[in-house]
Amino acid sequence: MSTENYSTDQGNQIQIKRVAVIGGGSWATALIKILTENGETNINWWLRNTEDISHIRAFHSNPRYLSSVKLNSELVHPFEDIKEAVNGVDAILLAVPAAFIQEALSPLTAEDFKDKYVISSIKGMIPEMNILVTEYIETQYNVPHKNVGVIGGPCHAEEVAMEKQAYLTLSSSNKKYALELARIMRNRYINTTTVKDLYGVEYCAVIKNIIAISCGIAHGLGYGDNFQAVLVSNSMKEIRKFLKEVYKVKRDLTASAYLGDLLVTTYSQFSRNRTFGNMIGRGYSVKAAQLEMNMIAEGYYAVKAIHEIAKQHEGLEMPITKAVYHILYDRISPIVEFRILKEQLK
Ligand SMILES: NC(=O)C1=CN([C@@H]2O[C@H](COP(=O)(O)OP(=O)(O)OC[C@H]3O[C@@H](n4cnc5c(N)ncnc54)[C@H](OP(=O)(O)O)[C@@H]3O)[C@@H](O)[C@H]2O)C=CC1
Ligand SMILES: O=C(CO)COP(=O)(O)O
Repeated sequence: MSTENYSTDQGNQIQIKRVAVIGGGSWATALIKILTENGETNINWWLRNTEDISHIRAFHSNPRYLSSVKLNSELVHPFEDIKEAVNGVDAILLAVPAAFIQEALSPLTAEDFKDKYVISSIKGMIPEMNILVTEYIETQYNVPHKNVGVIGGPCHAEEVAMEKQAYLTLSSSNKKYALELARIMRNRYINTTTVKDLYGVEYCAVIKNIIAISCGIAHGLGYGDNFQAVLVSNSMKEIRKFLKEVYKVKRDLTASAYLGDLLVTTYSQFSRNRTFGNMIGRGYSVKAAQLEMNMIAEGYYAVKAIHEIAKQHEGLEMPITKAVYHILYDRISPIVEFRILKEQLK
């Protein structure tokens, strides 16, 4: 299987006109802004917080996440009931952190997903099961692989709110579906591209969050930019080894969906994973860092899953992932772990 981009000359018969967005956080809000810029895509928006729903109905903005974003009231319809929200839509877009997606979707059955497309914008793993979100959707809700897609690429919600130029990568094994997603998400400030490597894009997005935590820890411990550059270069090798072992297809890891996403998350002031790591490096406990952050750092959950998957593959060494795991789950001092890690970097 190769992962070169789909060409745009394919006849495009799939039409996504109504999307159910599941999740009420910053990425859900940013994606709704992107999807409604074309003035055509209708959104059924499910959020769990009923006070937020009332606020959105009255003031057309999300009170707790990206509150500066003005929502198009003609296209955006908030729902309290998730079953009603997915009723009659063409596609279901998932934007709840992976640790909570099973609970969020629990009222739904395979029937609710029948004949619908699914898009995951989640950059995390299903805890305990240690599987990707799209694998979970395929097996739990009988959604055919060809009906599943992911949104990848370096793109922080905060910069979408400011309409700063960004690039998204839409990935699906179904080229017509990927192209339709790319079409409905493209606008004045969002450029879109497509690749076939669905699971590869998803795995890479998961691992880069772990790397961003390691960069935050390094910064919190007082390491400088020279060290971080080496940490990030070494992390590319770690990602390459993991993907070669777990999901081997031809791919260009220097593309935006892989290297670009790694770079933005390890360097951006907006990265939740880096911010979380920085607090850990400065001596916060995991609980204290999570409480202080108003948002979720997916890498905290992902590191356990990736570390456990790596252990099942003989010879698959992932020193950065291992160090972050030891710090977050075994409570080994970051100073000690980084002393060991720095000897393993080249
Ligand atoms: N933010 C970004 O720039 C980007 C984020 N992503 C990915 O998008 C996904 C969502 O992240 P993001 O929106 O940023 O996260 P946030 O931390 O901004 O928001 C999390 C949202 O999930 C909701 N939530 C928490 N627990 C549950 C639950 N049990 N059931 C239903 N909803 C729940 C929260 O609700 P409440 O507020 O009521 O607690 C909140 O609305 C993550 O996988 C992230 O990696 C991907 C690319 C960019
Ligand atoms: O994936 C992201 C940007 O592409 C968001 O990363 P953070 O969750 O670390 O903010």
